[in-house]
Amino acid sequence: MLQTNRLSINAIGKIKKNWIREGINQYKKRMPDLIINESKSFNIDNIRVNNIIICLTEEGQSFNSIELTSLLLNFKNKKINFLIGDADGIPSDIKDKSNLLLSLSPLTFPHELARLILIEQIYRAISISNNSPYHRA
Ligand SMILES: C[S@@+](CC[C@H](N)C(=O)[O-])C[C@H]1O[C@@H](n2cnc3c(N)ncnc32)[C@H](O)[C@@H]1O
Repeated sequence: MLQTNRLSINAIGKIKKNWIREGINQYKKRMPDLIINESKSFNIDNIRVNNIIICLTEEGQSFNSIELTSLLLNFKNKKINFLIGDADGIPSDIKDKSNLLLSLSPLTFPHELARLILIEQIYRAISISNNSPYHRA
């Protein structure tokens, strides 16, 4: 089973649009243990030890939601950190050190919208791993 306390979203920049913040809060309420870190830059060394780093970029690999759930489950008991960049994207040295580059679509989204889509997909992955009806609705 995929546990939310093993997952974190690490983002550069704050959410300024209220409608996006409301959407994110809806999913955060359903996953209170999910950690969301906002900072001005990434310090990968703080989160890398024994942890999985997944960098969100439109140039990454794409998966359907069931494939993404299996991939996350395959990381077993490790902590999984999703990284979302700002307008300049994620620095290439961090992408080089990551375990996976993940694309949500070949389209480019603003970072705030990427965060909302990611948190929904995390909730979907948790629901798929719990066999709860959310994914089938
Ligand atoms: C406006 S985008 C930056 C685009 C920039 N050209 C780049 O090279 O990443 C801001 C952030 O949102 C995330 N993002 C935007 N679209 C995405 C997508 N289709 N798949 C995955 N992440 C995406 C990425 O983390 C990106 O760093």
